[in-house]
Amino acid sequence: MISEQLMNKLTDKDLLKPAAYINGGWVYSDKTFNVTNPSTMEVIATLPELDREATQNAIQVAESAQRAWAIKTGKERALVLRKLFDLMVANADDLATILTMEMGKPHAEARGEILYGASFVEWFSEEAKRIYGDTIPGHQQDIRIIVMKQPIGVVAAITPWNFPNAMIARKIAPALAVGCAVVSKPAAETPLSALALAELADRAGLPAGVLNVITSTQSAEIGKEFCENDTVRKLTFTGSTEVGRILMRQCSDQIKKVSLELGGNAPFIVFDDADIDAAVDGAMISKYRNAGQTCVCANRLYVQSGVYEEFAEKLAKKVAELKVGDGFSEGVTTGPLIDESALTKVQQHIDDAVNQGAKVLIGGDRPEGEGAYFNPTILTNVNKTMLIAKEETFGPVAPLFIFETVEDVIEQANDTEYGLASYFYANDLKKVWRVVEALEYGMVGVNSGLISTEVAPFGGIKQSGLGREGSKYGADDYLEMKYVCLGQMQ
Ligand SMILES: NC(=O)C1=CN([C@@H]2O[C@H](COP(=O)(O)OP(=O)(O)OC[C@H]3O[C@@H](n4cnc5c(N)ncnc54)[C@H](OP(=O)(O)O)[C@@H]3O)[C@@H](O)[C@H]2O)C=CC1
Ligand SMILES: O=C(O)CCCC(=O)O
Repeated sequence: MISEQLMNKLTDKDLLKPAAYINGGWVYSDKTFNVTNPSTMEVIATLPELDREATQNAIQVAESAQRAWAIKTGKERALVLRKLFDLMVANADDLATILTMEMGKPHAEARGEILYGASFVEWFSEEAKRIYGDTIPGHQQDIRIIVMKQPIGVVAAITPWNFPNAMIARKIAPALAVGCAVVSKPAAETPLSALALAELADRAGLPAGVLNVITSTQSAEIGKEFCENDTVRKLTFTGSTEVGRILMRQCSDQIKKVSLELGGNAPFIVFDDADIDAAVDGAMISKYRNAGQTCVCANRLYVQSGVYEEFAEKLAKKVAELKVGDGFSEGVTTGPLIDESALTKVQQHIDDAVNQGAKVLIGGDRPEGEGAYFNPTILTNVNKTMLIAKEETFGPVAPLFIFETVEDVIEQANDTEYGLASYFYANDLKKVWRVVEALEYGMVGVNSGLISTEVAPFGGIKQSGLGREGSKYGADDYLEMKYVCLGQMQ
């Protein structure tokens, strides 16, 4: 079932079917689960609850489809992906509507996510023709050395609810471009965006079985099948570090390749010499985008003592302008959190900080009424013993720490097991390079609060993950390298 309310909002009603997508067809089941709109808590779809056996079947289908897909030329695959990109852009409004309904982010932001997701499809449609190998001068006169790159095979992809379109697009685009087939399992909270993408891939001419979407709430069981089935040659995952650890452990028996894009605890540093207005703008986008539910969201804001008051005051002014509400309402900037447990975590972080002496500058509570909403919040007087300093909050809370010296802030910023994104604002060039080199993170935004783009390598170090998505490096995660030692022919 897809709710009438959702269907009525779509221009193209064929974009959604209440089914999983396997072998180019729609698969139904008597067993089902519900998908809920977090803004209203209403059920918007009922989808098939697929199990491990169905997943096994999808993997088998993907295996034979992959062989035929891999022998196509790069240009042939490129044309299909280009068509998919065009369809995503042409259907951006409908795709955004589906996304807002299942996840809650404001429609304009959801549209931005669709275009962001599409940008990976465009990028890798171009890269499909450029999977270059190498020649290496031989180590003997009669030897030539060639390095070729080949698709890894069947890829399993597990994606989260916070970017229901872009995270799956960012994985399938490089995989399909280089000749892999994909079996994907989107988060049970937000499977509709993945299904709509599958429908568009179908329309773009992607052969049956090359992309499959499993719908299910049995993520642990399906994850096990992905890890234990030896036809799956690679697992790519975006989600929590906790689940990433389980998956990596499960993949170790088969030494299966893994790409993991996991949690973050991003520091956002404002030095005395920064342009404070620019830093406030950067903090707004980095912290409050997607209601703070982004792995690259600023989680700890360190402000140097000379500008602390000014920064806090200016940030509070901007935060007061945010409008919380249903993602379809005019002027709304901040949608709901994904569910009750997300609200509980945010409240727990605030309560723990306040109990240890933090002050609520703005927000700190939920607005009245239905829906998983939380008011955008700023905490001052925060210190490193608080929960909020150590864990990813994944909500619209900005804790402001005060610091005195460069050494001190670098030490605090690096004092975490995470290493995904980091940000700082400063103008002194010597300091800029020093801090860039010292931050133990996969990504550093300097005087910029928004670092995500398909042209740059997205990914983390330490316990934030393995591998990179996007950019000229992004295809590598889906390729195997083969070295050919070519001796003399008779
Ligand atoms: N790096 C990131 O972008 C994200 C980070 N997070 C962090 O994780 C916290 C918890 O969020 P949550 O949604 O629970 O994140 P999870 O890591 O639990 O979920 C992410 C994805 O993994 C699936 N999954 C969950 N458990 C397993 C398993 N044992 N085997 C295979 N797949 C599994 C989920 O499926 P299903 O939902 O169907 O169970 C979902 O598709 C957040 O508060 C945030 O801190 C969360 C999401 C994204
Ligand atoms: O939270 C995530 O896992 C995805 C980050 C979105 C982005 O690419 O900016």
